[in-house]
Amino acid sequence: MVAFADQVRRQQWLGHTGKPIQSIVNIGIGGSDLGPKMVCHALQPLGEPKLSMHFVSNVDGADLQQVLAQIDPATTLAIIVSKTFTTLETMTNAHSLRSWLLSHGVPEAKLGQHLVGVSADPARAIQLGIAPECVFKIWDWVGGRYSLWSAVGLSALLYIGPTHFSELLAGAAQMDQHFREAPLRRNLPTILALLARDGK
Ligand SMILES: O=P(O)(O)OC[C@H]1O[C@@H](O)[C@@H](O)[C@@H](O)[C@@H]1O
Repeated sequence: MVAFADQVRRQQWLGHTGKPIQSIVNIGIGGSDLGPKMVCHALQPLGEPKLSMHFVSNVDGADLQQVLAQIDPATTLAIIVSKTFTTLETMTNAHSLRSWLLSHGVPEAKLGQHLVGVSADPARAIQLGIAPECVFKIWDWVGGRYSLWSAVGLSALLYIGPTHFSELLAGAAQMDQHFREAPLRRNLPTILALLARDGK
């Protein structure tokens, strides 16, 4: 995953006309959308300025159309993110985006340069035309709401780069440890949960 991200970030991963990737479109919903979207938004100052990031989750076609109007198929990389690869909203948007690429000049044989997948079920991703080596696997035991820390974080990795992404993972591991060990009075996730409860 890091080798792939490095290639894209160094402008060595080329689209079908030989141009480097400039736009990343993350297609997913729930945990396969919100985590990476939040990281890309929050860590924008660390983001790669040559990449524009887009997130499409809504099955209402207006969501996808707004993004398609801003990007060039020749320089677009779509990441279809779905643990199950059966989620209706994501599959609908994935098929629409695939059709858009094909109808805007991307030859079917070169679709693999513009489409990658993240899933616990790679066979389903391959059926969509994603090259087997471009399907990044999520472990089966990762729950959707925590999946940012798995391959679902690919768009965040592309945007902030491997060094910052490793720091993000290390910070999360540190917080896991803090949650297990810190006394409740100083336990940050516990305090946050209590504040949220009080806020209701
Ligand atoms: O990643 P997929 O399988 O498309 O699921 C997307 C989302 O679906 C929702 O119903 C929940 O289960 C979320 O936890 C999950 O992130």
